[in-house]
Amino acid sequence: MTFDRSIKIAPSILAADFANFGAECEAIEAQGADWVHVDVMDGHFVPNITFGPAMCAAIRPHIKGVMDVHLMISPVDPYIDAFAKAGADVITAHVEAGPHIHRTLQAIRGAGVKAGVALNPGTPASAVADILDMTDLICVMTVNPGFGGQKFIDMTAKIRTLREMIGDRPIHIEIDGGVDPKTAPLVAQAGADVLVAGSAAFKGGSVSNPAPYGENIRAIRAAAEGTYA
Ligand SMILES: O=C(CO)[C@H](O)[C@H](O)COP(=O)(O)O
Ligand SMILES: [Fe+2]
Repeated sequence: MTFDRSIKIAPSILAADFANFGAECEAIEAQGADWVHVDVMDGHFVPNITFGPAMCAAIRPHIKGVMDVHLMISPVDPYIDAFAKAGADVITAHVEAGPHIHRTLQAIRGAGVKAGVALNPGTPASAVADILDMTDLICVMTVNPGFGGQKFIDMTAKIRTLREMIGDRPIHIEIDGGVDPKTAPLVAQAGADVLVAGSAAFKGGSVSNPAPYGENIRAIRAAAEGTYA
């Protein structure tokens, strides 16, 4: 995985057909997805349950590019090796998920995986000030985590603060929740480079009719790139 700050669209398979994940990953990549975002929820850290490392391992052969695993689980540390072995390229843990985010990021990097840290809407940018050198990606949640299809919460001030804090470090800023062609320019202009999109990416398509996936991804990318600073 090489670092660059170009806009990357990361469709979340939370909005895909749960009976058809392998084919959905192939279809969304063929339609222009840069990364595939995988939302892992435990029914404890967030009020919803999705899937675990076995599912990630099963879809890995169906993803050519980056498998971006967003862990909405607590605790995190006992499961890092399992998600690394499942083939994750990025593992993101929430700063709110436990008292030892520094140890968690060390363990993720120690497993040979890029280390991401996610911030809920109520958590300030300052929460990552002392772990920037341990971090490859900061995920700014623009919804309260747990469900797809929620309304975008404006976090542009936080994104700008993070961009300034990051300086020239090779750290991605990822935005997760309610990203669509209307909200994408706001977050891109503020300094985000990875845009997760669930409902807005998968809207109107299916594995047997994947063309809408391509139209959706192109619309989000064009909106973001139009104003990307
Ligand atoms: O982490 C998430 C929710 O907790 C999802 O990645 C996110 O909500 C994407 O879905 P949508 O684009 O439909 O909001
Ligand atoms: Fe997510």
